[in-house]
Amino acid sequence: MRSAKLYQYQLPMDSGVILRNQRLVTREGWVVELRDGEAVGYGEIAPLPEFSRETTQQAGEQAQQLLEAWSQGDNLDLSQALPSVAFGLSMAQLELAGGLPADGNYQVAPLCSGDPDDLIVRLDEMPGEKVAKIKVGMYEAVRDGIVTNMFIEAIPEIRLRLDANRQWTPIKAQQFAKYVKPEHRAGIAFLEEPCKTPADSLAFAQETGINIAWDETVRDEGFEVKAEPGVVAIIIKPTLVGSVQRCIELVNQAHAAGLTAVISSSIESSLGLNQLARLAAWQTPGEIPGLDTMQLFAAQLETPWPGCNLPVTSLVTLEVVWQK
Ligand SMILES: O=C(O)CCC(=O)C1=CC=C[C@@H](O)[C@@H]1C(=O)O
Ligand SMILES: [Mg+2]
Repeated sequence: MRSAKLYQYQLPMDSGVILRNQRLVTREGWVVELRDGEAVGYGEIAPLPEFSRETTQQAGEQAQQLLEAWSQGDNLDLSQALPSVAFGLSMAQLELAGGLPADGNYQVAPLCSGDPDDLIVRLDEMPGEKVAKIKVGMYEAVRDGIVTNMFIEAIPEIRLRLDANRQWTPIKAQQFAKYVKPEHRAGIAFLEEPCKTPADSLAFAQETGINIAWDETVRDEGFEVKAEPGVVAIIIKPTLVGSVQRCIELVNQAHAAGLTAVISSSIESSLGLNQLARLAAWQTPGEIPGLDTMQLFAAQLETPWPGCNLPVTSLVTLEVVWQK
C-alpha cells in the first residue's frame, strides 16, 4: 500500500550567505516522503536560487504531479523531470527500496570564503588527508595568488581545491597563476572553472600546469565526460544535475576516463546533506566530498549533521502541502 507526502520547509541561514548576486536569508524547499508498507524513504527538492534553472514553486508543482501518479501505482518517470525534482524523488525512491547504504562520508573539505586564518585552524585539527576548498575570483586575482601561496607554505601537504566559478578573463587567470610559485602548483589539487568559457579554462590549464575541474560545465547542454589535458576532476552537485542514477552514471564515466568525481552540495538542509554524505561514501569512496555547507545555516532539518549543534526542526512540525 503506497502513500506519499510533500512537506514544505523554510530554514533560516547564517547571516551573510551570498549567492552570486543576492543574500540568502532563508533556504526553502520541499521534502518528499514515500511509504510502501513498512518501508519509508525521504528526498529533498530544493532548487538553489541563482544556480537552478527552476524555481521552488515550479519544482513543487512538478513533484506533486509525479507523486500523484506514483501513489496510484505508476512508476516514477523522471526522464523529463527538473533536476531538483529528479534528485529528490529518486533519492526518496532509493531509500524506500533500501538501496542507499547507511554509512556516510562526513569528512568534508573545509570551505573558506572569508578569513584564511580560520581555515588554517580547522586544517590543523583535520585528521588524515588535508583537503580544503577556497573561493577565488571574488577579489583581486593577485590576492588569490598570495592566499594560495600562504596556505601551501603553511601546510605543505595540503591539497587545495580552488573555485573561481567562471569569474576570470584569461588575463585575470594569468595574473593569478603568475603569483602562485611554480613549485607550489602541485599543492593545488584542482581549480574549478577558472574562466568564463570552458575553452579558456582548458587553455589556462595547459599554459600554467594548474589542474582544473568542471562544475558549471557538467551542467552545460551536451556535456560529455572525457579525458582532456589539464582536467582532473568533475564536481557533481546532484540537486543541479538530476537523478541519483544520472549522478552515478557521471561518477562511473569520470572514473573510466581517469578523472576524480567529487559529490558536492547545493546548500541542501541537513536532511539532504546527510544523504549526499551517504551517496559519496557509496559511490566515491576515499574521495572527500564538497559538503562543508552546514555552517551556512542557522538550523537543521530532521536528520542532524554529525557534530553540528544547531537546533533541529523536525518534519512533523512542517506544513504538509500535499498527501495521498
Ligand atoms: O563544493 C563545495 O565544497 C561546497 C559547495 C559550494 O562551494 C557551493 C555550492 C553551491 C553554490 C555555491 O555557493 C558554491 C560553489 O560555487 O560551488
Ligand atoms: Mg563552484
